[in-house]
Amino acid sequence: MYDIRQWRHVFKLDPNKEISEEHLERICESGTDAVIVGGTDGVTLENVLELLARIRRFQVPCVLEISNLESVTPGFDFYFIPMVLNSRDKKWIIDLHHEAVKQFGDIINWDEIFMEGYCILHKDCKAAVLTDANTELQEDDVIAYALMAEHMYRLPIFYVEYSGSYGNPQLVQRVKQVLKQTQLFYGGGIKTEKQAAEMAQCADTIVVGNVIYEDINKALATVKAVKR
Ligand SMILES: CC(C)=CCC/C(C)=C/CC/C(C)=C/CC/C(C)=C/CC/C(C)=C/CC/C(C)=C/CC/C(C)=C/COP(=O)(O)OP(=O)(O)O
Ligand SMILES: O=P(O)(O)OC[C@@H](O)CO
Ligand SMILES: [Mg+2]
Repeated sequence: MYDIRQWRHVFKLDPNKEISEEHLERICESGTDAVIVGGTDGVTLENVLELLARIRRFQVPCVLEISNLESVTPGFDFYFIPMVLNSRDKKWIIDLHHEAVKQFGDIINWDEIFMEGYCILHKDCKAAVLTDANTELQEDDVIAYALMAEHMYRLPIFYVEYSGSYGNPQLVQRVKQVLKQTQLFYGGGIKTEKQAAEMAQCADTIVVGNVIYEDINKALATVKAVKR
């Protein structure tokens, strides 16, 4: 399914983590809508290429979520480009993007690119620390970022990120209520069917990451919870 607006469930695979052939096959054949390759640290051209080649044995759509310039790799179906709206450092909002477009501008297929407006809310997650995100936000701050994403920047995706910790479904629901065009992704701490079903009721698309490496059966159960 190559229309990202239809995606309800995606897995995020970290190129910096080991996954066996058996587990990778189960993830790719799980019925999930897509696999995103992405992580905060240790992402290299080598480990991204290797994971892409392994995922390409299956039919699932495959996205690279770009976390650094060194690991931009051809051959993905789509490229998701994070901009961290609540970063205190404009490097993570515009500067790296400017540098990347200077470097790749003439070969970018713009139809394959989707900008993600991230709002990172778990203060201890790696992405929050790296980007110096201001995670001390009230509900109205998050809603304001969502409205900016949709109406000022016209971003295709607004991503509520709690990586490593399960977030607040009421907050995600409120964000959903204000978004009309921009697709709402939720990711962070989903480990059970119940959590997957709950967040899938609030967001357009849920992202399941770390539990893949902790308990493959629990990870796979999140697909069923959403697709039921
Ligand atoms: C040659 C070729 C194929 C060209 C293609 C053209 C193309 C796509 C060019 C790129 C254009 C472009 C504008 C690129 C942007 C470059 C860039 C570096 C942008 C900055 C991205 C950014 C803000 C990164 C910060 C970190 C972040 C938000 C990462 C997202 C992933 C994330 C939150 C992971 C969760 O963390 P995790 O690692 O899982 O944490 P734990 O280990 O704690 O779980
Ligand atoms: O790894 P978890 O906590 O499942 O979060 C998923 C994703 O939002 C990370 O960017
Ligand atoms: Mg992770």
